[in-house]
Amino acid sequence: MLLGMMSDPTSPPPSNVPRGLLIVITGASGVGKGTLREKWLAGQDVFYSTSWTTREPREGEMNGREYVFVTPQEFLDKARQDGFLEHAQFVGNHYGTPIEPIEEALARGQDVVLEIEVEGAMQVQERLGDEAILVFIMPPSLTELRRRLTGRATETPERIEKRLTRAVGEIREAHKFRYVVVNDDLERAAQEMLAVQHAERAARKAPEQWSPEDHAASQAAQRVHSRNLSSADLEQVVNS
Ligand SMILES: Nc1ncnc2c1ncn2[C@@H]1O[C@H](COP(=O)(O)OP(=O)(O)OP(=O)(O)O)[C@@H](O)[C@H]1O
Ligand SMILES: Nc1nc2c(ncn2[C@@H]2O[C@H](COP(=O)(O)O)[C@@H](O)[C@H]2O)c(=O)[nH]1
Repeated sequence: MLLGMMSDPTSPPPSNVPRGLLIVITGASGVGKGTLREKWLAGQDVFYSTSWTTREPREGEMNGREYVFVTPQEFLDKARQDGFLEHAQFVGNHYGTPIEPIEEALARGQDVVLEIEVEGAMQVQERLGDEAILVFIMPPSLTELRRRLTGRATETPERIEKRLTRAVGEIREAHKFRYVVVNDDLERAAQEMLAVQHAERAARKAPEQWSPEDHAASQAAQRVHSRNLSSADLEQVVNS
């Protein structure tokens, strides 16, 4: 059970299905979290959490698909009712992860993926501890991050600057998350995400039951463990 408050005496007893993994990808706006997620999860039956937000829909975005678009009042009402696993403000808008669908998916054995900004990811980490697998997605440089945000052409120049200012602080927090994947080469980054997912599933088994693939994934995941990152590495990204 994710959270004690979700228990319901009328619900059926828990089955023997092993719980899904809860994987949270976080990182600066424009680093490519969404693009990477689509490549990494292609063909997988994973539950992707649709967030609530108070920001205006962009052209082509559909209510209930990219986000549930709500008014500030609706958002605050849900927050007051403890309806979010986490929620945060980001450059003038609220964003939050509804809790119920996540608990349901994990209980039926489905892996769950959240794609959220850094403050919310830290809330998930504090609330769930080791149950949450946190992956920070790192840009190759701040210059490349600016290029991606500008190239996506969804924000005004002023909003791009605000997102970049926030990105500097976010990148400096990268060492607090379990894994750090650099999204320079999309294909390689997607392979690293698959290795993390495979390794975390293997970690639930006794080592003597590991297959050669489990060992290989575990070694690949160790290479992107955050302990391999120095503060000099982080400064290099924000200054480049
Ligand atoms: N490895 C990559 N190399 C080059 N461009 C990339 C790479 N990954 C993503 N991009 C591009 O960067 C831009 C931003 O990507 P994306 O929208 O996926 O970022 P995001 O982190 O999900 O942003 P937000 O947090 O604002 O939702 C897109 O135009 C995308 O095509
Ligand atoms: N803390 C949360 N952050 C979220 C959530 N859903 C999305 N996000 C992140 O917000 C920023 C801005 O998103 P955009 O769609 O306006 O570009 C980005 O980093 C998203 O990943 C959430 O539920 N909680």
